[in-house]
Amino acid sequence: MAKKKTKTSKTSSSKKLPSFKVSNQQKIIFGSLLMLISIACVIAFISFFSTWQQDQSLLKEFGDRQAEAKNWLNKFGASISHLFIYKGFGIAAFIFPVLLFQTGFYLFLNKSSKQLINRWFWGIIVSIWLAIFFGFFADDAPLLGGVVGFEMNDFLRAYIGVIGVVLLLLFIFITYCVARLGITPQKIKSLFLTTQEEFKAAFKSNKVKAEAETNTAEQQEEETKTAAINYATDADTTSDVDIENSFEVKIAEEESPAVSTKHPSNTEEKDDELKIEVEKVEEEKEESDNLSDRLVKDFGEFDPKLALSNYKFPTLELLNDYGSGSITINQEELEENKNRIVDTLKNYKIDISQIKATIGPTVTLYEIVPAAGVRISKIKNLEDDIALSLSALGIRIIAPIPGKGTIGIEVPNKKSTIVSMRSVIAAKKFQNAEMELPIAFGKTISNETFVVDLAKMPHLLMAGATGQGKSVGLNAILTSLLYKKHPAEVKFVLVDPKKVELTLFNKIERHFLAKLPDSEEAIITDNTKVINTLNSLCIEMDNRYELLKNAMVRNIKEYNAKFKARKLNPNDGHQFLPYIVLVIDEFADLIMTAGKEVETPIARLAQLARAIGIHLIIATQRPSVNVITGIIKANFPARVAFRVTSKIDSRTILDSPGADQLIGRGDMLYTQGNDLTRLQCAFVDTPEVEKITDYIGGQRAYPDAHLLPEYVGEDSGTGVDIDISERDALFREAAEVIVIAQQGSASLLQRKLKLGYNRAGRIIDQLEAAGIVGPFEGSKARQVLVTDMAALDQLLSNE
Ligand SMILES: Nc1ncnc2c1ncn2[C@@H]1O[C@H](COP(=O)(O)OP(=O)(O)OP(=O)(O)O)[C@@H](O)[C@H]1O
Repeated sequence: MAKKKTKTSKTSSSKKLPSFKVSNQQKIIFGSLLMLISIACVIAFISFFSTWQQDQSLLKEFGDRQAEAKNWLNKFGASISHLFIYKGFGIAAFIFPVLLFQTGFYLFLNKSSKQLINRWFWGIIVSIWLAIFFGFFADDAPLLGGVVGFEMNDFLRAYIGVIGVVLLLLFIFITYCVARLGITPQKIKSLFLTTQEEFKAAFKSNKVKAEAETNTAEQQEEETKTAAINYATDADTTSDVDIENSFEVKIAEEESPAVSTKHPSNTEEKDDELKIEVEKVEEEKEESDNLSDRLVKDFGEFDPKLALSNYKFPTLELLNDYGSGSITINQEELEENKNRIVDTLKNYKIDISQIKATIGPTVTLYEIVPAAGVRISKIKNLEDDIALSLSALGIRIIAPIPGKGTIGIEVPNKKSTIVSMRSVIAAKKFQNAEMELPIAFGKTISNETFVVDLAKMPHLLMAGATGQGKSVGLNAILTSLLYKKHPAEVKFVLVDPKKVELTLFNKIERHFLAKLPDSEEAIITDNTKVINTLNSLCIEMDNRYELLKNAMVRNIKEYNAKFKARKLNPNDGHQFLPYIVLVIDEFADLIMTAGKEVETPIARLAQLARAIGIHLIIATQRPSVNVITGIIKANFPARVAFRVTSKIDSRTILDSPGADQLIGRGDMLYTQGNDLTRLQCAFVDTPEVEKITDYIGGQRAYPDAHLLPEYVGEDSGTGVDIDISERDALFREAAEVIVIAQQGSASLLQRKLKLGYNRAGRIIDQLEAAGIVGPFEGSKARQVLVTDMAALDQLLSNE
């Protein structure tokens, strides 16, 4: 029904509106008329209160022209006031001229009628409410509630009693406050005050009430009203435009301060604005919310370990405890050595003012303070003599000890103590190490656990003669990382040409190892495959640099932190990057067989890979200059030397002598570019490594080893039909070498043409395809099918 009504009213208004819209002036005129009628009503109503008794008798003589009423608007005023106030709603009748005025005003300004309907609805509700309310006082003041008020009040009282009527009025009042004024509990206090004011205003006068009402509605109306009153008073047609203009100006003025008015709860329109404003604030908040922050709030930080969240780190019980770990001090030996040092120096007229001993696991350091005037170089030159008098191997003289002002003489203990891996792993220093890739190497001469960060080294070069502890050292490094790092955080690329040293790590392939996509074995034992792996690592390096560039970070640590904070979108190729540690056990062998082809990618990786988390550990037996070339040395500031056989080797690896005087079995020197630190490497035996790898290997793993990018290498094809255009640039030269030497071997080409293993092998395949050499015959060199140079020329020109 209601819908229908509104529909019909809408259609009728839409039918009428065009006629109004024919001329905007008509609307203004009609609007003005309504406003003037409302003003007339207010005037009549006001005067009614003082004249109603005198005019009452005249009401029936409306048609009598002679009869004169006291009302300011005469008989019309008296009649209309009597109808609205006395017979109608009493004092609440003032609301009707106010509503009429507003209607006229809306027409005048051609404003939307939506709010007007709302105003009329609530206006009528308020009138009824007031009429019923004042109905209580009908006996004393019948004009307050009017006949309608009295009758409604009386009717309700007959059914629900006085209390019921009061409660009903209270309910309507609350409904009005909540639905119309949008009052929240917080606003109740101020709302009561405002309502009181409204009532006061209503009692005061018709005009004041109207103003109060418009005040609560909107400032604009208030201004308009004043202007309209002026307009009506002046009755000047020319001022029409001025008023219009002044309205417009005022509207513009009103709109901006409306946002900042401090009485938003007073009016419906301000209420609406307030609500909208609140919504806007929320929207803004949402917009300012960072997507990554929201993701982190919803899902938490990205956890790279989630895929293997139940992974258990290896326990200390898997490692053996070699002895108590504490060093037994042999007082006799100490005294003896001290006396010998003092005597030897005395023989060379060197006086000592003080001597102090620090006992380490394998060596004891005697620190001497020479008497004034003794030249340090004199003591240094006596190294061999002191060694002779102590009849001990591996004496090292440090003159002076950096930062101490003393001279150190390191003398090996007669009975050395094994530094167990267990003791260094259990050490607080290692357990609490806040490092990216912590490595517990062993113990220093003062029996302190020595922990370094591989990520800071950033690459490590290891050298030592055979049987001096390199493999144990590598195992100690890998064990340290296994004890500290989750499979998601670090991956190993293991190269083991000796084929036996690192095989145990095969068991943790799907946890910790990385390999090429097409390779079966994760541990590389074939030198030819190393080149592909190194080149693949170079591609990985380039890819990672690209990712870092896109993420606008400088290193892997910042990148992973950003990724964990969900600031990088995986859809853009971003992913959590594990550290990659490349371990090459016998580098000399690799250089011998592959030459430049491995040196170049190794040098590239060593130069650039530090920032993107690829770290190299290279071990070699032969630290000769053709193995550890200048370019490699320059990029490996961190070096470890086990015992080497000559001073030259020591200089090659450490740039200083000392490694030749070590005593072997894990006795080592470590440098990271400046000082040398003598360490006893932690000992971890093969069965221990086996236990650890079994422990890790027995746990749930990733489906496959970490896959490195594919490298489409220039693999030597074994097919016989190789295209002539694909032949190597050195093909002809190689053919000549082979024919002259009458020996079809790749190593001959490597030597004569200074080629890498791969390229030489490839040329041999091409020579086979060309019919110059015969097929592969195992360990024997291939048969050369062309007897001399003339035959070779003929063969090649016929192609
Ligand atoms: N830190 C150590 N503490 C005690 N003994 C050690 C230590 N390191 C090595 N050794 C002893 O030295 C032996 C040889 O060590 P390792 O196999 O590591 O030598 P290597 O340098 O790798 O030799 P190669 O180059 O021939 O493989 C070990 O079997 C062990 O007995």
